[in-house]
Amino acid sequence: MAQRIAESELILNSRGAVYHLDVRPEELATTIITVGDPDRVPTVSKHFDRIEFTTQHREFVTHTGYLGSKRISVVSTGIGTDNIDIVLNELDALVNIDFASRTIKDQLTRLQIVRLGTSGALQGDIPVDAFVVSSYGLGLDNLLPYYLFENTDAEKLLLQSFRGQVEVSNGVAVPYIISANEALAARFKDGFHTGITVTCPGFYAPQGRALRGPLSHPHLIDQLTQFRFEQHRITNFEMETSGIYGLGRVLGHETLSISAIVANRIAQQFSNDGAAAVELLITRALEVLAQ
Ligand SMILES: O=P(O)(O)O[C@H]1O[C@H](CO)[C@@H](O)[C@H]1O
Ligand SMILES: O=c1cc[nH]c(=O)[nH]1
Repeated sequence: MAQRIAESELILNSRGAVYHLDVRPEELATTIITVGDPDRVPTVSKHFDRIEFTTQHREFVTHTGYLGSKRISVVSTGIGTDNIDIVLNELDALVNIDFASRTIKDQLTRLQIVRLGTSGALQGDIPVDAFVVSSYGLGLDNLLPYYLFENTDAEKLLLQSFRGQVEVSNGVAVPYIISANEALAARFKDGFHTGITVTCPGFYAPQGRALRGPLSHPHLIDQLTQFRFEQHRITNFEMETSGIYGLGRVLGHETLSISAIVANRIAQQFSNDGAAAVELLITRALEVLAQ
């Protein structure tokens, strides 16, 4: 008999919704857009032809609706891969665990999860307001090492090369790498840069920003910018992609992360209108996803 998942492990609230997201299975679409900023959820769903469900619990806002005949949910994750751990596990539970019997379903559902976020560019030729599709998520954040997962041979070679070229002290991070879903990435080519995205466990020192706190890794940005392996280079960094790709691998979902570049760390520029860049990214991404 299938193993029952205890009340302490899969937590459901009084309306039978999953603990943090406050969403019930029938309220979620299988195509999901994740955004970091809760205020970005209506910026996406305003393009829907019909919105059938909205909710908010903490930083997790969910809107589900239709774009033409395509049912889409947009979910805010907040910042960081600790939140991605919550969101990806709860999205997966919503489709792959039977809430009544608290058992894993025999037939698993593969979600399509696309992050539309913001990011800092690490190459001089990727200007602010450009869009980057993450070919790989390279995690310096330590979420995925808590899970059992398998790397492809290509990922192992990339990671080995990264370890040789970028110094991350022992005890600071255990770098890991997971690729995007290739079929999903192939749909976003025209007008999009592509490259490895590094996911950091913070916005300041973990992304080489020194305001008042001194940096333990002052060469991080240079080393990330200069990294090369075969045709690969690191294009940008942000705070969620590796967790999304990693848990997508662990749980069997198709994942893709696309960023609007709001900062260029080489040119030391910040976008004059990041909101407009994000708005344009949303419009372009919805055009593709609606097809
Ligand atoms: O704009 P979002 O999607 O939140 O993404 C980026 O912006 C936040 C930092 O400002 C981090 O979450 C980072 O990943
Ligand atoms: O530089 C940036 C810009 C957006 N988000 C990040 O995480 N870093």
